[in-house]
Amino acid sequence: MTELIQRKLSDSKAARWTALAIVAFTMLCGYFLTDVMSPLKPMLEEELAWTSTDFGIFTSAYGWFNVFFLMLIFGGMILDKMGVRFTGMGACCLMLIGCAIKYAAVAGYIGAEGTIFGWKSQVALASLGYAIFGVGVEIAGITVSKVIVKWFKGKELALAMGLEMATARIGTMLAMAVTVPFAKYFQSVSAPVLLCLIMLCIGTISYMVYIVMDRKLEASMSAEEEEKEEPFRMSDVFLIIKNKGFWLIALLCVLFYSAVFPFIKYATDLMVNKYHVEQELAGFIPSLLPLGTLFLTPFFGNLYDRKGKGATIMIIGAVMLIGVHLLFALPILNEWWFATLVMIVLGIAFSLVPSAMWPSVPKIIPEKQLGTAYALIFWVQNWGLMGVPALIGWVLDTYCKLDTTNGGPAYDYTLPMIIFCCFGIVALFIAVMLKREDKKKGYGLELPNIKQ
Ligand SMILES: NCCCC[C@H](N)C(=O)NCC(=O)O
Repeated sequence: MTELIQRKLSDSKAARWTALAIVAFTMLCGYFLTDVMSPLKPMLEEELAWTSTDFGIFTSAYGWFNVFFLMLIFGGMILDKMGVRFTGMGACCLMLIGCAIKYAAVAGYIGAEGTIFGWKSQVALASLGYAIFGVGVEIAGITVSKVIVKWFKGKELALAMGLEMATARIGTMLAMAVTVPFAKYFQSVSAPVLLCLIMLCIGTISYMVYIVMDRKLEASMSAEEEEKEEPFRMSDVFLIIKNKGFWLIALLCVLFYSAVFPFIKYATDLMVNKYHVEQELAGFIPSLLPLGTLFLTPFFGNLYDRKGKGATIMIIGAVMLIGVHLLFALPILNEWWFATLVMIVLGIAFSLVPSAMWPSVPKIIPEKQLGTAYALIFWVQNWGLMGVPALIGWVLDTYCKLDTTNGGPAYDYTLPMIIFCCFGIVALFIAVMLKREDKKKGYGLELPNIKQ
C-alpha cells in the first residue's frame, strides 16, 4: 500500500524564507515612516515653528487610537478571527491613509493655518495621520508575528523573528540616516514623508504577494492541521490576562521599549545639543543603533533557538540599557565618538531583549490566542510609545531649555536621559521576576526553541 506523506509548504526552506522576506519588507516600509520625522525635529522647529511640545504631541499620536480606542486589541481579535490575509491588507490600507494625511499636513496642503482644539492645525492633522498610521503599523506587526509563527513553529522561530525585526529596522536606519540630507536636497521638510508614501505603496504590493503564498500554504495543510486552528473566543482574552507570565512580558515590553523607541525620536536632537554634532550628520550616530541590530538580532535569535537562555538574555539586555542611558545622562565626554560607542552598546541591548522576548510569547500563550496576546502586549507597550515622547517633549520645554543667545545648545538632555534610565531599572526588576516565574511554571524560556 502506498502511503501518501503530505508535505506542508512551510516544510520547504525556500518557501518559508521567501514568505519571511516578503512580509519583512512590508514592515521595513512601515518602520521607515514611523521614524522619518525624528531627525527632522530641528528643521520642524526652524521651518514650521514647531516647539518640542508640538513634536512630543505629534510623536505620541502614534499610540492614541491604539491605546484609547483599543484599536490594537480589536486588531488582534480580528486577526484571530479573520486570519492574516484580511488583517494584513487592512493594516496596509490604514498605513497608506495615515501616511497620506500626514504628508498633506506637513506639506501644507491641509491645516496650514489656524488651530484645532488649541493645537496648531498642522500639528493636529499631522498627528491624526500618524495616529491612523500607528494603528496600521501595529496591526501589521502582530499580523507578521503570527505569519512567522505559522511558517516557523518548531523550526527556526527566533531566528526568523530576529531577521524580520532586523529587516524592519533597516527602515528605522534609513529614516535616521537619509531623512535630513533628503529633505535638504529637495529643500522641503515634507519630501521624506512623500518618499515613505511611495515605499508604503510598494510594501502593500509586497503583502499582496504574500497573500498568494499564504493561500498555497493553507492548501498544502492537512485537514487535521487546519482543524487545529480553533476559532477565537472572547473567553480567551480572560485566560490571557489571568496569566502572570503574560503580564511580566507585557510590562518588560512597555518599560524596555519606552526607553528605546521614544529615545530614538530625540536621539538626533541629543546629538546636536549634547555632543555638538552638525545637524546634517547628527542622524548618522542614532542610525548605528538599528544598523547594529541588523546583524545582532538574528544572531541572538539563532542563539536562543539553539541554546535557549531566553530569560537570561532579557536580563542582560536590561542591564546594558541602564548603563547606556546613565552614560548619556552623565556630564562626561561630550564627544561624538563617545556618543557613537554608547549608541553601539545600546544597539546590542536593543538586539538582545527583542530577540528573546517575542519568541518567548508562544511558550507562554497557546497558538490560537497568539494574535490577541501579541495585540494585548503591543497595547500595553503603546501606552509607553504614546506617553513617553509627550512627557519628554514637555520636560524639555519646561525644565531643560538653555539660553541660546550666544548660539549654544537649546536643551540640556540630562533629565530626559535620567527618565529613560529609570525605565531600564524597572525593566531589569521585571526581567528577573520573569526568570523566577519561568522556573516556577516551566514555560521553557531557558530552553532552546528548535525541537530535536
Ligand atoms: N518603531 C516601530 C514601532 C513598532 C512597535 C511594535 N509594537 C514593536 O514593538 N515591534 C517589535 C520591534 O522590536 O520592533
